[in-house]
Amino acid sequence: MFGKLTLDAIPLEQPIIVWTFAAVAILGCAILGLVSYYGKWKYLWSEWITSVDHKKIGVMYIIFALIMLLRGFADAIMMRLQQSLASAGSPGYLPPHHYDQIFTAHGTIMIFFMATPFILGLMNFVVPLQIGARDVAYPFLNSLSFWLTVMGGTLVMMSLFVGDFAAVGWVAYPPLSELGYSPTVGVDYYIWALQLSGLGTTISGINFLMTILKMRAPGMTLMKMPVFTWTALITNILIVAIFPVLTATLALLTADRYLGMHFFTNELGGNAMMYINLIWVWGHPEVYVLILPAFGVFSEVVATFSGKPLFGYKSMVYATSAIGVMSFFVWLHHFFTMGSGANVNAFFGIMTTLISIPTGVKLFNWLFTMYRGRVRYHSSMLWSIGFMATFAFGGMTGVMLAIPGVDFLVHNSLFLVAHFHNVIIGGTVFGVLAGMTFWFPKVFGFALNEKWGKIAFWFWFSGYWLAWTPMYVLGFKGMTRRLNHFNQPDWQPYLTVALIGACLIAVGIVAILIQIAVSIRDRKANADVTGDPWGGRSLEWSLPSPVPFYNFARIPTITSLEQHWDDKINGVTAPENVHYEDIHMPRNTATGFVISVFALVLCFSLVWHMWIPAIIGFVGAIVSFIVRTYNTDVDYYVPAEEVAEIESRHASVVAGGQI
Ligand code: HEA
Ligand code: HEM
Ligand SMILES: [Cu+2]
Repeated sequence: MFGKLTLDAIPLEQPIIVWTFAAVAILGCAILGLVSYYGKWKYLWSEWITSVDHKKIGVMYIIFALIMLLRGFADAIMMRLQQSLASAGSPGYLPPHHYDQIFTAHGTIMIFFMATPFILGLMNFVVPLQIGARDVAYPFLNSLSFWLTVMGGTLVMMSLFVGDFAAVGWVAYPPLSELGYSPTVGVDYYIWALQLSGLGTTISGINFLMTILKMRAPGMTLMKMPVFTWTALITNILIVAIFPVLTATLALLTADRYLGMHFFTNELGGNAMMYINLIWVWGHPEVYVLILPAFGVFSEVVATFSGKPLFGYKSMVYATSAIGVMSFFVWLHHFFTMGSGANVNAFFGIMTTLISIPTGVKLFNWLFTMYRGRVRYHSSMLWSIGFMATFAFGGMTGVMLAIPGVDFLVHNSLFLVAHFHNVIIGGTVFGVLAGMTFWFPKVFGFALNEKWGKIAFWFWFSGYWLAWTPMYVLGFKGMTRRLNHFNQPDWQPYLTVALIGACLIAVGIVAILIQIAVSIRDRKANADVTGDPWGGRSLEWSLPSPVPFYNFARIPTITSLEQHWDDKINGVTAPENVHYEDIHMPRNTATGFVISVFALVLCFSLVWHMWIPAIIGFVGAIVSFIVRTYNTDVDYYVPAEEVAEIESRHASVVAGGQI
């Protein structure tokens, strides 16, 4: 019944984990207690957990991503501390096996459970509003995607307290990830957590592809779509193309580990290089999944806060598409050193460097948008300008790595680690934080506190440079990645500076939490009454803040690229005595949540080889799905009178200038 699971799986001998468990348990009990005390269970269940509203799902994705950022960052600071202690013969405070799990968990969590969900959350909230839709194409699947992702994250969190996590790096190369070298359940946790979230992301990709292609308001041709939606479109094409590859690759690794197959071992005709090719066929485009929507956010923010239309809309669209296409032809730059030969390396090296052209086009477009604009230094604009400076640097170091000869010297060194943190923190993280600040009033009806926003930015920005510039130097000095301890005293000062930088980032993270708390406290003073607090240009700013649950009382007809802006300039106002019609809406359902819980049971059981619970989880998930297909009560109509009432209430609020 319990397979490999015994009481020994709980790492009681490791005080750090026991203390963490105690802290998580206390925090968990406190949250559960508070929800019960305020009698909010029903509200949570019916308004959030079972919700199929894309806006609420977007908010939940972002809350989940912020929580996982805390976990991922806790891992990061532990690594920074270890490396700054463990030199000149000192072993530091983390044993190697524990340290290996930490960098694997950090990379996995940050990519799969922080950055990707944050991006998906923003797309969820913004895309339907920008294209004039009432929801996504498949609202129920949207809820399923979200909960599958959460369950994947839950599985990683469970591995902290029951068993161990993978100690093989975030891309789990064989033969190290094969049973022979990783006999514990760590890699199995990794596999099943990624399968859950990968499935969620694939479904979400299909959903958004369909939404953008099929649900745009009348008149909104592809070339009239806002740039954020364009980046979302290309991103979702990438997702649909690559995530099945990840699923298949992990399935093959599973076959090796569970069924004794030899896909990736040297015995019986297997080949580890096949895994490495496959994982990067997924992995390289994945980094563009993380950056393209951030580019979309910057485009919206820079245009809005420069008070000008985006410079070079068309070139922005072509550049995004070009990056999307090119991202499929560069994966081999992750293993130039693994013997492909000079010609193959040259091809992939050249393809990689070519990506800097469309990226450069984008960067100059943002600069030209700001040029002679009336730039307002709102905190979302600070994140954007900080991004331009930081990302240009990180992109350039990427181009250095793209030259095979150079890569032979710095591959798998801290130079590489500095490159990708440079583009991921300076690009993706700054991007999602800019997006969160920008669209926050649209979500909640009040703006985020500016003072704390600016404090957060400056700590993140300076912390970033302090934490990662020394890494470039260390890379050149020959320090490799994933080192638990070392005997090279002259590396020590750099690592101390890096630790200070990470501490500044910690302050930046705390500042964001304070910013959210202060803004909630001052929500009346910061209320956004008009629905258009920044002088926005795209369709979502024509709606009230917070957006009514049906989004658009009447679906707009689009005649120009910046319809909302043009309407404002031309003095077009909402007609009086509009005729509303009943609105067709999807009904909330618990099925997405229930299926995901069964899927979690299934995957946890598979990790521990507990076959009976695994069968229960599997059958439960399938049966829930089948039951759902028999449910015909999946939608309802909002009566026209109710719509009229909600809209007139909003109109009087705008006229009165208060809530
Ligand atoms: C958000 C994520 C992200 C982004 C956007 C990028 C962008 C780029 N990356 Fe990076 N990369 C990663 C995340 C990312 N990368 C990760 C996670 C890894 C490591 C994984 C691991 O091993 O664990 C990695 C590893 C990695 C390698 C492998 C190195 C090795 O293993 O040894 C290489 C090699 O070519 C590379 C290159 C590039 C290039 C050329 C770009 C380009 O897209 C950058 C283009 C941008 C610019 C160049 C700046 C702006 C342009 C201008 C101002 C115009 C003028 C410039 C020129 C003409 C040069 N990256
Ligand atoms: C916020 C501050 C961050 C700090 C201080 C930090 C720190 C670190 C450190 C110390 C390592 C190990 C380096 C080594 O191999 O020696 C690492 C690895 C890594 N980080 Fe971060 N990180 C941060 C944010 C992020 C973010 C936001 C992401 C992605 C979205 C990310 C993704 C990764 C990945 C993929 C690895 C590689 C893991 C591996 O080697 O398998 N990090 N980070
Ligand atoms: Cu790459």
